[in-house]
Amino acid sequence: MPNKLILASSSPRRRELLSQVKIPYSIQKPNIDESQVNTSDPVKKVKQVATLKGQNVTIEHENEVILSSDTVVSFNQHIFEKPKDKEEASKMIASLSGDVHEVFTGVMIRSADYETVFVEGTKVEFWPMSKEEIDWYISTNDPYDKAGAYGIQSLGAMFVKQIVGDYNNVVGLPISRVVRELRNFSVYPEMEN
Ligand SMILES: Cc1cn([C@H]2C[C@H](O)[C@@H](COP(=O)(O)OP(=O)(O)OP(=O)(O)O)O2)c(=O)[nH]c1=O
Repeated sequence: MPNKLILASSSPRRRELLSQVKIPYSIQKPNIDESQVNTSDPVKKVKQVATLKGQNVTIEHENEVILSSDTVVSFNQHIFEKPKDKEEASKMIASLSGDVHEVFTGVMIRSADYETVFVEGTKVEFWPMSKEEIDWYISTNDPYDKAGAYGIQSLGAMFVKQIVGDYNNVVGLPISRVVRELRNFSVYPEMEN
């Protein structure tokens, strides 16, 4: 009997990616204080935050399979999360312009008797951007609910010169790896006839 999955996330992108590969799930939004995680290492950070999100939802769903994740942008020893305002978004985009950064997503999957935590990294190169382009971009809604202040799947696509790694990892969930890991929890895509 396949297990039922709970996605511990409020991100519409993560929902869409699970739906795209026909993994059945229900949603439970995590409620955590990310500022408890205090590390400058992006890999440790996404692992710890994903774990906190998953543990938060586990309290009410101990016997189910829970998936949680966290995405950050890492550039030049700095971690970029969601920008809090226009000024921060502008600074983030200006630093990413014309250079290569890395996007890390940490994923935790757990059930009552097994748990796994892993991290995927994707390198992204941006074209050089003019001040006008940056000012215009941050005046749209695109940057504000996204790590690093851009959406590769939306308007931010126009800045991306090339990527190395899983595209979906940048969008917030390395879905092909997730599908493989979920097999260990007896969670599978729903096959239609
Ligand atoms: C770099 C990048 C990030 N993002 C998103 C993915 C994540 O939703 C978000 C990073 O914030 P997260 O804290 O990882 O996730 P979230 O707060 O949106 O959702 P959750 O409830 O699961 O905690 O940035 C994009 O959508 N496109 C991009 O190109």
